[in-house]
Amino acid sequence: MYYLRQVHLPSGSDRQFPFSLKALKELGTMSFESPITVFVGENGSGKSTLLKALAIKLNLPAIGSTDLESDETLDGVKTYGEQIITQWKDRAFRGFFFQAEDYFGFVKRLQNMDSEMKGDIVDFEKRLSGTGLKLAVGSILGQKEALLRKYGNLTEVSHGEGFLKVLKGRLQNEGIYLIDEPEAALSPQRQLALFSLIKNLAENHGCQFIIATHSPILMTLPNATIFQFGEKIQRVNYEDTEHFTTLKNFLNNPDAFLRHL
Ligand SMILES: Nc1ncnc2c1ncn2[C@@H]1O[C@H](COP(=O)(O)OP(=O)(O)OP(=O)(O)O)[C@@H](O)[C@H]1O
Repeated sequence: MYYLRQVHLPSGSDRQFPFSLKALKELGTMSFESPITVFVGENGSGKSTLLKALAIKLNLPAIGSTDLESDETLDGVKTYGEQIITQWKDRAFRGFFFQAEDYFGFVKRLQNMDSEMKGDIVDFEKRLSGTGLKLAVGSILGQKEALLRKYGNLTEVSHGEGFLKVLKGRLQNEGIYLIDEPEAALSPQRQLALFSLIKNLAENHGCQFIIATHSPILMTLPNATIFQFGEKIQRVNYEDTEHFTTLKNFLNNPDAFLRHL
């Protein structure tokens, strides 16, 4: 089961961002024919731009310290996103947009929540006593424990370890998830762990994923529809992506590449 079936994308003057990007100039319709869609392509080809525009259109919350709506750097993308027309099979009511770099914003957000909760306890201790104090403090400690159970202590783990914990903590059944370059934080082993998490949620728990990635591992997610961004956006098999062929040729014969550098 997957939800977003098609998007009709706006067109406009190529002097204006994001229509100035070749891939997004006149895209027309993009169909999502499987629960996993992967965007691949060269740096600057427009993958993140389209992912953010979709997140804006779908009204998905961003994991991180800034919401997409209040991010002033996204004004051009917002206008574009708002003009997208969506076609759903069933409307998903949960989901998020997550970029690898937003992880630190998310940790900061948790730290701020923790400080606020500590402040609340100090405040309760000044104002309350007896059963009232016990109940109020108990409720705050319950919230702190729930966060700790869900994410662990993210200040004591590496970027990659924490990133995977946050994803595991936030992904739920029957959601739509837009994720930008998750591999940025992850070793090949952890990319495989993420691969297995996404595969399970897509195959067995009704989730839909749209992922922008440079990771040949994530491109091989089973039955993923891969769109390669370039002069235009084309559907490709993972064996035909530039990432896969370049990495494969390089690993087969590094010396041949290094001679030309
Ligand atoms: N607000 C903006 N105004 C004008 N140009 C922008 C704006 N935001 C991004 N761009 C340009 O749009 C192009 C596409 O950026 P985008 O982040 O979508 O690329 P990408 O395919 O995700 O690249 P990467 O793989 O490096 O993340 C870049 O050249 C970037 O400089």
